[in-house]
Amino acid sequence: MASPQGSRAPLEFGGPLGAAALMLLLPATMFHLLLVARSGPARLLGPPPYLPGLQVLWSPRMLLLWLTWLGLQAALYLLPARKVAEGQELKDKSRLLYPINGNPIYDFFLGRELNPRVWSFDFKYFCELRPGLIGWVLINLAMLMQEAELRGSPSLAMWLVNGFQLLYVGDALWHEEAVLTTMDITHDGFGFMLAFGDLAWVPFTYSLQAQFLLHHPQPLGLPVASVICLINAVGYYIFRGANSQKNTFRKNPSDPRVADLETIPTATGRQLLVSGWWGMVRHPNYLGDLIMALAWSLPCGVSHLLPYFYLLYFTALLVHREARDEQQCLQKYGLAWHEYCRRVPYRILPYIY
Ligand SMILES: NC(=O)C1=CN([C@@H]2O[C@H](COP(=O)(O)OP(=O)(O)OC[C@H]3O[C@@H](n4cnc5c(N)ncnc54)[C@H](OP(=O)(O)O)[C@@H]3O)[C@@H](O)[C@H]2O)C=CC1
Ligand SMILES: CC(C)=CCC[C@@H](C)[C@H]1CC=C2C3=C(CC[C@@]21C)[C@@]1(C)CC[C@H](O)C(C)(C)[C@@H]1CC3
Repeated sequence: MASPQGSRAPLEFGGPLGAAALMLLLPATMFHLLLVARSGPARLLGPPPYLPGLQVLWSPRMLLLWLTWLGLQAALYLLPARKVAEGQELKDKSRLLYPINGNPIYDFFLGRELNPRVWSFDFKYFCELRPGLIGWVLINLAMLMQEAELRGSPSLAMWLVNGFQLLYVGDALWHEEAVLTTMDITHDGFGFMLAFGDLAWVPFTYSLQAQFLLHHPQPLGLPVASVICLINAVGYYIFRGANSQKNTFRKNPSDPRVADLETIPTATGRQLLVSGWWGMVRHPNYLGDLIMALAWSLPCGVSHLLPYFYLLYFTALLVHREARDEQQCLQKYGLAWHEYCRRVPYRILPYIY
């Protein structure tokens, strides 16, 4: 098993200070969001309505439920009838790097182990896709059912949020293999960021719109709903088109679906696409993802900022992620990457950013 960073790799996320701040801020933000979502004013920026006591936060029954959920997912993950796919080659082919003076806070946040495994059970890959993403859908569904119980039937807004996010999670599971080339799997260790991100942040904050709708019903007419569906469809079309084009190209550059695309050769022998989706901006998949994020918030109306939290957080995450990826690509491809940036000057939003 290898360390995700070499001993002289530059520190990311603001180094140990940034990592320490994030480890405090992320759980605090998550609790804040959950508390204000069920309060009357639901103010994203206001103080929480009350602070729950320890006896409310600690429940052996909930812990048992959560462990059962993880156990069930782990059992399903271990089922023998599954496709086995090859992951990315490790960066340090010949020898492992073990920095002697590792920074404990930074390492705890980002993780020291790139691929922690017990036998064939890969903790990071397992957590990235299954318990959190499926948990998110289940929480959404619980909100929908509770709304039906409270108000006789689920609202149109609740149906849209559930439908859009189910499509997103279904897509991630359907294209499961593609997750192997994301920077979480190839570059980041399995530390607090991904463990907390996958197991708590995703299910509890990504389902915020459905939680908000349960406590703050929003009227939504068919014409507006149709426009929102169209926005989600456009976002999904770009997101899926861009991701599939790159994945197909990386698997087999002579595949007829991508063989006609223009490319730049790099010193590593790999090529970079400069036409098709990847000729429009340098991260077309992020653009599609952000458009979908907007469509997930719109059914919640415009009276509150809270349901737009995901869009705001996600914009910040993707801008930061884009900068990290840029750094990694510059290291991998050097001059060829400069040439790509010259040919495709915009990062995420054409003519703007
Ligand atoms: N919902 C959520 O919370 C999140 C969703 N996402 C989504 O996950 C998906 C994956 O994102 P992410 O892992 O960040 O990165 P990408 O899928 O965008 O992959 C970036 C890599 O693609 C390759 N690449 C870049 N440009 C080109 C090009 N022109 N031609 C060919 N290959 C190229 C490079 O790797 P190489 O050359 O080595 O192949 C680069 O490192 C995205 O759709 C994103 O929106 C991401 C984070 C959070
Ligand atoms: C600061 C903070 C909260 C960090 C945690 C970030 C994580 C929540 C995200 C990092 C990359 C992710 C991806 C997905 C979910 C969120 C996290 C874990 C993803 C599984 C969602 C579904 C997509 O289709 C995807 C498979 C492309 C995606 C991969 C990256």
